[in-house]
Amino acid sequence: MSELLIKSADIVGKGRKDILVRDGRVAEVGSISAAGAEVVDADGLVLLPGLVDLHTHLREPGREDAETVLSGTRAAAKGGYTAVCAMANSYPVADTAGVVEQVAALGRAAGYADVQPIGAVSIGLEGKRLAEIGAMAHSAAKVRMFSDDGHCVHDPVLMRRALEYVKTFGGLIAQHAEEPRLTEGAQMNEGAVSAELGLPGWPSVAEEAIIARDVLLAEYTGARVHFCHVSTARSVAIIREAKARGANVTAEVCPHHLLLTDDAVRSYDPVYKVNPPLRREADVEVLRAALAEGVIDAVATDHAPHAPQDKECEWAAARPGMLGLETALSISVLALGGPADCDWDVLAERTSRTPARIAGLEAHGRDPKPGVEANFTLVDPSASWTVVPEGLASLSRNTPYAGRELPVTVQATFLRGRATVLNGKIEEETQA
Ligand SMILES: NC(=O)N[C@@H](CC(=O)O)C(=O)O
Ligand SMILES: [Zn+2]
Ligand SMILES: [Zn+2]
Repeated sequence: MSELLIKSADIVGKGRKDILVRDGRVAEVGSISAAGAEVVDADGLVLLPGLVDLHTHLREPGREDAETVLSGTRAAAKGGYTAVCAMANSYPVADTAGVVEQVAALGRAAGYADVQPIGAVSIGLEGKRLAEIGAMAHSAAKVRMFSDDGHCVHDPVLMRRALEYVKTFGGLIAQHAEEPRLTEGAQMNEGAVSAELGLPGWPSVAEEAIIARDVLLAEYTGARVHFCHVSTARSVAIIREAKARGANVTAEVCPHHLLLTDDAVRSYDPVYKVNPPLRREADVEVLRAALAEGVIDAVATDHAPHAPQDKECEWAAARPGMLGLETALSISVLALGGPADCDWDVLAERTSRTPARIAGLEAHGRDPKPGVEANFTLVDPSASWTVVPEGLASLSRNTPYAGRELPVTVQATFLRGRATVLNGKIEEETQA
């Protein structure tokens, strides 16, 4: 029997309390003294339910030079995450039961965060024929979420069939909303800055047109659609109206779309190249408000590690995508008003409870009460840190925040009562 006592943590919404964890689950919450328990002093720290990422690129199998399940989940733990959903655009693509089971098994072996594989919608992400959705759903990996992320499921017939299929077992489709004909050759957000720089633009309507269509398909089929990395003000308006009508849709926003704008592209530094692209200040403001309000349900990182040769090159040749796992909590706090004004309960809702619910991860996103799995994060709300790419746990270095000072630090992360991060450092022994 192993016991852990987290002493005087500021539990969101409940005030300062002690938490006794026994064999990975919460045994008691209150004022506790337990002889023999390992004690973690949480005085001055906020305890959140462990963060849950709906959108992580772990790059394994196939691009282990950029990230592995092990390195990516270490980065996740460092960022306060206890569960990540692994995107399907690996090599080979996660379009069979074999690949999703392999990814889940690698996650278990690593032991730093629960890894829930996302299955591809179409074979090879080619958008032509449905992947083995049923086989992945019934596999040991129990896939519920399907996505061709990196590509849009743009064929409306394929999208309709996918929705009808996942509806039969309560699954959902996570859509990368990008009408491909409208973004051919696109390099950055279409607007004043792209006109000035002479770079081909990615118009916001390419995202909005697909979101509008898929809202209608969700309503028509009664199936669930989740919108990945929503980046424009108009997308928010469409989702708001859809939800008001009762459509079965949810949406995520990425930290970088809550902070950065297309102005950064003036540097021609490909670290700012991402899909969908960085937008205008007006979009950032609307996205922040929508996150606070709940029209946008969750923060998702879209952690997209890339090897140096794919990123440190000329703008047009660089792959889109940026790191996210280790900086997402800090940026989310900033976007929700900064450490002094941030509503921690809203933060817990958008970064943990709601994403856990969307992904169907029942053991995650739970506040401490007797019986629940001890998946928690301890955050120092008054500390700050400076992003040093070489110091990140990710195998890749493509963070857009190098040298930036960010608020709040992750002091500890617990996965089923076991520390994966303690005193701000990754624990090397994660196996019980
Ligand atoms: N976001 C990105 O710019 N890139 C992602 C793919 C994606 O999320 O669309 C990647 O896999 O690198
Ligand atoms: Zn995408
Ligand atoms: Zn992605």
